[in-house]
Amino acid sequence: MSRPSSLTPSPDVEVPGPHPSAPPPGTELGEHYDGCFGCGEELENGLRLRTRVGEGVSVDTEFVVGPGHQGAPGLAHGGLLSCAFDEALGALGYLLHQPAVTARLETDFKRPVPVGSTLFIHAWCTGVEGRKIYAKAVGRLNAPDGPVAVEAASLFVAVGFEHFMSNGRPEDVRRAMQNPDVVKAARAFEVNP
Ligand SMILES: CCCCCCCCCCCCCC(=O)SCCNC(=O)CCNC(=O)[C@H](O)C(C)(C)COP(=O)(O)OP(=O)(O)OC[C@H]1O[C@@H](n2cnc3c(N)ncnc32)[C@H](O)[C@@H]1OP(=O)(O)O
Repeated sequence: MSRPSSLTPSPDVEVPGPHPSAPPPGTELGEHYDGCFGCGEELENGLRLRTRVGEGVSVDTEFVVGPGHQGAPGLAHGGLLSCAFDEALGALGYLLHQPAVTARLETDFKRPVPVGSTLFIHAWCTGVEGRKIYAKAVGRLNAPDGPVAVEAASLFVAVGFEHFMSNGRPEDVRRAMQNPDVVKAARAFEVNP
């Protein structure tokens, strides 16, 4: 399927490698913020997604679909599936050492995702042009090589620390940065160099 041009980098753009400080393949990335709906470990109603570093600028994220994630009876809600992809695609910014936020996210739902299944999401960077980070992702049912259920393409835009300070709640940003686990897991995220 052809993509709208805003989700596709120029043909001659180079696909970057991971930043030298990025964690090696196989590393499990911790939560980037305990209040994050996608990855916050203690958030009661969050997705609590776990993400591992893959080869190059890629990650693998597992979404265990539970009863709290339903749209239709017994089936995952499309918005929550999009959220899981947003989280996985967002993790690529950490491998590039570049805080970034979602500007566009397109999801193609190919097949229903039942409650009780695990969606294996593989996301990878397809190019970086200035502040624009392009990426794609595929989600497979119940195994890394299972049938494709969801595909996504995204454009993230790199932002500085001030994006969070001026648009979010500074006290929450400061609190997040005081958590040694957030800093340790840092996910290659240098917001305060
Ligand atoms: C601090 C500790 C906390 C931890 C933080 C963890 C962070 C991770 C969180 C992870 C959670 C998961 C992730 C989440 O959920 S992130 C949450 C959801 N996303 C947002 O809230 C983002 C809201 N949007 C914005 O803030 C601004 O619009 C941004 C920053 C994105 C751009 O506004 P800015 O004024 O800065 O830049 P610009 O307008 O000059 O655009 C720059 C370039 O980009 C192109 N462009 C822009 N938009 C679009 C578009 N829609 N389609 C196509 N293209 C678009 C634009 O044409 C231009 O291209 P070019 O002219 O250069 O060629």
